[in-house]
Amino acid sequence: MALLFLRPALRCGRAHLGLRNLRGLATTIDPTTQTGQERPHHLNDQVRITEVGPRDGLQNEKKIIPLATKIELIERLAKTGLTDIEAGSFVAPKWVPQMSDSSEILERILKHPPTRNPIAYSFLAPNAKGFDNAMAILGKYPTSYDTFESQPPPPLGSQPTSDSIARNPYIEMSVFAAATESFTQKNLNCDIETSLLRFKEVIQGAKAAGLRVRAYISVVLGCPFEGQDVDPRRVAEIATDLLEMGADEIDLGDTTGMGTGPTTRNLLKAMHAAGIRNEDIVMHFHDTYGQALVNTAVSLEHGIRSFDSSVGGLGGCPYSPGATGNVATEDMVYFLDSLGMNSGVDLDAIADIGEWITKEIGKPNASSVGKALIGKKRRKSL
Ligand SMILES: CC(C)(COP(=O)([O-])OP(=O)([O-])OC[C@H]1O[C@@H](n2cnc3c(N)ncnc32)[C@H](O)[C@@H]1OP(=O)([O-])[O-])[C@@H](O)C(=O)NCCC(=O)NCCSC(=O)C[C@@](C)(O)CC(=O)[O-]
Repeated sequence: MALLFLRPALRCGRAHLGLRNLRGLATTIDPTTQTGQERPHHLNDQVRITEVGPRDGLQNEKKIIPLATKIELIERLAKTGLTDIEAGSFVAPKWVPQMSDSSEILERILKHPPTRNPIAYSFLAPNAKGFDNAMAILGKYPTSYDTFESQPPPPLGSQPTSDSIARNPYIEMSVFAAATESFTQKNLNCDIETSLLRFKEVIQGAKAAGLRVRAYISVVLGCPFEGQDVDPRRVAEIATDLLEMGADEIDLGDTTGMGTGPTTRNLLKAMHAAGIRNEDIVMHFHDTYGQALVNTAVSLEHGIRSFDSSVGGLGGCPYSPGATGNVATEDMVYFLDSLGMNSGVDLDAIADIGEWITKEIGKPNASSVGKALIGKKRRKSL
């Protein structure tokens, strides 16, 4: 049972960033006062986007995607201004064959960092075996979150040394719990309690290796097996357990896309009531019912500033029948831009990548914004 109020750092928290409501945000882009390009950004207008396309976006594809395509996807994404990319998953290949080349992907990133900008690449690990497989590669390279933080790369424009390049990427591990027993059984072949014991091992190992850890909780706003009424207090309990184990952030997954504005708000209230800070929360929306941006707006209003999305709207979970893709990165960036918020991501570049990767794997581009931008480009070139 989680000890909800035993984490003083959570209870007191850092000084809360002043929240602005969405109407306030919209006024920052009033066309009569500012041009779109010159919007001033305030500290709490900064939003972190984690691009999950290379992992969540591809894991469900039945046809094995060539390693070279996955690497090209990551390398292209790394040049768009993104700071966080989920790159692979150290899970059992018999369960998710598409992710079986994650060791090669990790090694490629460490050996040939796609860019000199500091980027965090995260990898899922469900148990000690997955973590050991990741460490077998990581151990060969002198790079860690701590090393990176204490010795940041040289300023852009200066000549890179082999040393600075080797330290550039930093790697994070992700564990992935779920809010219902049925989903946990399907996804991890065990109950919630056992899954948390396994995650504790991964989290402790990762922290000892100086790695940051993200902890997902799936089906927080609806379960494909138990329905829409997932208890937000149970989610907050699991989140607290994971934070107490040492996880750096909690990623709340609306795996089925069943979440709505009101249920998203209730969940965030329950997290707040349990003493969990907004700074420690990431929201991960799927767009199955078309509510992902509505839920993003509600989360922004609540003060959340970290979101996952997937280029081209790729995605779906192997254990959530019927779930469609993550909210598209193109749609997320466009939406944030419209509110005068800054993700630092180049929308045109992301739209090009969405068009390329969806063609490459033979899927329709699921991003409305992506399709609109590509259409506009085509019309201009006629
Ligand atoms: C957890 C297990 C492994 C349990 O699976 P299991 O079959 O119960 O495991 P086991 O311990 O009995 O081992 C069976 C075999 O798997 C091997 N094995 C065991 N572990 C590993 C490993 N890590 N890497 C490689 N191999 C492994 C192990 O060595 C053994 O090999 P064998 O002796 O038969 O040759 C399995 O259920 C699994 O891999 N599940 C992962 C499922 C998954 O990846 N789901 C998608 C990610 S979650 C998600 O997408 C949601 C999210 C995060 O995006 C957020 C959201 O939207 O909600």
